[in-house]
Amino acid sequence: MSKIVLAIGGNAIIKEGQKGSIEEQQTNINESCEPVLGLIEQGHTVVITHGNGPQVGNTLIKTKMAESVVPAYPLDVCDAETQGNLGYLIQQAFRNKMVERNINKTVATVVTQAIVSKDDPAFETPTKPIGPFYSKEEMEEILKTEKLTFIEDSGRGYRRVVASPKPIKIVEKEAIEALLEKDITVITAGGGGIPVIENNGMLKGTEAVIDKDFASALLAAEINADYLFILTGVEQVAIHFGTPQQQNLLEMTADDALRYMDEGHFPKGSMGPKIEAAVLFLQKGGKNVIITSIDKLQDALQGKTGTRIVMQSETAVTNN
Ligand SMILES: Nc1ncnc2c1ncn2[C@@H]1O[C@H](COP(=O)(O)OP(=O)(O)O)[C@@H](O)[C@H]1O
Ligand SMILES: NC(=O)OP(=O)(O)O
Repeated sequence: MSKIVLAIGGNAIIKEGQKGSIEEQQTNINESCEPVLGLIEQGHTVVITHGNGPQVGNTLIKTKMAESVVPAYPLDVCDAETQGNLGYLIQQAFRNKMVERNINKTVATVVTQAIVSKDDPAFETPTKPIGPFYSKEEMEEILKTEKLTFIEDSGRGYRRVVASPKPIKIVEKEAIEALLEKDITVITAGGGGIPVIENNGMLKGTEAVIDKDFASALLAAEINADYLFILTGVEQVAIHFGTPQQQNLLEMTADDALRYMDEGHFPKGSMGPKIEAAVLFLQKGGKNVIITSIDKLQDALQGKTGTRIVMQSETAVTNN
């Protein structure tokens, strides 16, 4: 049986057009549980990671609006809040479904810190979209009173962006491994982990949002996972995405992926980090990376859909 890291996008938990009520998030999480439970029933060891882009942006809005009444929290603490909040919702949803299906397993969320470098150039150039999608007019209205940076996000509207340094080390790795050894289903590295800077062995939070795909790739490599699944809003990665020339890809090599990236097929705030994370996992010795939507998980595992990214294509290997 395989050890599988499943990274679930924050946009799968608050979908486009939704405001992000707890009921909406619970419904989306419940839907996400089903295919994952299938893997657990098949005997695979599953580690769930998740994004927090929409959620942490919403938390920042709340904290900003309440500033005159209660102190605002820094972004790392908002990351921690969303990790706890989403971990709770996911853990409860899985536990309830397991009870319904007579699966006798424990699910636990690990509050996870990820070490980043204070010198990461990402602190100078924000790229990570968070919070709601705005129209151009709404964005311009916000910019009249707040000094924020926005980008256009894959044809879905404008979003605020914040710094997104690369994770270097998952601090709680040993705790995660200990839980897996006890056959506990682990939810970890939520929102990419809480970004912390290490100085003489001491950790301190820093204001950023780590990309959960990078954190998931790092974690998957560090715990020797057999598979890294990056689950998002599309069934397959495409070139010429969103144009009449769109071409969905069933498989691509790491070299192809990097070339397509250079050609601009994978935007920085959305598909780009997923592709880079997939390549990172392969470079660290990982074998199987699949990008797909959660409902296609089982089909993708069987190679029927999704986009599999490999170090070298099977054909190339055979021909050598
Ligand atoms: N080349 C591409 N192929 C497929 N999807 C793409 C591509 N470029 C951009 N996208 C968009 O990127 C989205 C995934 O990014 P995002 O929603 O930020 O991820 P997450 O699911 O982690 O929240 C897809 O749902 C799709 O709308
Ligand atoms: N932190 C993070 O990567 O969140 P999303 O997956 O929601 O963008």
